[in-house]
Amino acid sequence: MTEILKTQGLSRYFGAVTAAEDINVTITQGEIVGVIGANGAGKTTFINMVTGYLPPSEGSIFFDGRPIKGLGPRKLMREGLARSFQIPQLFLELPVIDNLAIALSAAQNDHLQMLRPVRTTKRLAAADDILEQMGITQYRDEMVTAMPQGARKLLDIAIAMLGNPKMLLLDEPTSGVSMEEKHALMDTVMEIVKRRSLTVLFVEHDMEIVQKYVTRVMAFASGVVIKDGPVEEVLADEQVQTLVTGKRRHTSTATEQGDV
Ligand SMILES: Nc1ncnc2c1ncn2[C@@H]1O[C@H](COP(=O)(O)OP(=O)(O)OP(=O)(O)O)[C@@H](O)[C@H]1O
Repeated sequence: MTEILKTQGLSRYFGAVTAAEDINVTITQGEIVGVIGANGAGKTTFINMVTGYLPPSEGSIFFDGRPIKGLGPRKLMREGLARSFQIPQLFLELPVIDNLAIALSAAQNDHLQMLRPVRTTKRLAAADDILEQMGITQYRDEMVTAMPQGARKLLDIAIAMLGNPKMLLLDEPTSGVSMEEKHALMDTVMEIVKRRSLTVLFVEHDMEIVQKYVTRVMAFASGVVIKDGPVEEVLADEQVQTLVTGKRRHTSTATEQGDV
């Protein structure tokens, strides 16, 4: 199995706050990994450090066998490491097609890009292709504001996929999306992921989604990975049920009530 992402002793402190501490993880090519944890557990901090948005306080990160600590998001995107955001980072008042064309232009690191037209034939072709794969072609010439939340999430993920990445880190791809839309959104994304043999790590609060789409789970609590392993094993773990999924808390409350 080829290793694609490895972190060693990865930590981030904000003054007295430990946002992430001593994270040691190795992910192999093609793995679909779920990241779970209560609010403030350190999930986004971890993704931000790996994707170059936040410098770590300590530790190392290797992508595809090379050290990447200190490299910025654009450079990492060109290396094949892409991400989406909890709140999609889109130009709301621009048409969908221009959001994609601008992202492509920015990724090409052209220093004179501001002076050149953004809509080139090549970029439009790539943008149309990913819109079709994502099933959101009907919004091509609409402003982003005209898109429902699920379609905006798909657009944000489409932007991450534009550069043909090797690995995708998705921060809460289904947050803010209705229950009915969640599974359709994940089906669309996962179909592309499987077709392209991508490695994916995604943050998720919905355990139904986690069980359905991942094989491995990393559970965070107070900045630390408390459990990392096969999905059934992690979700059945007592500490995970107490600190992350709340299952054990609810069970004991029900038992206590039953006892009374
Ligand atoms: N820029 C920052 N400055 C100070 N503290 C921060 C900063 N970013 C994150 N933190 C703190 O670090 C901790 C981890 O935050 P993080 O956003 O990584 O959690 P999370 O698991 O992604 O939470 P959520 O599920 O709510 O998105 C929290 O206590 C948070 O308040």
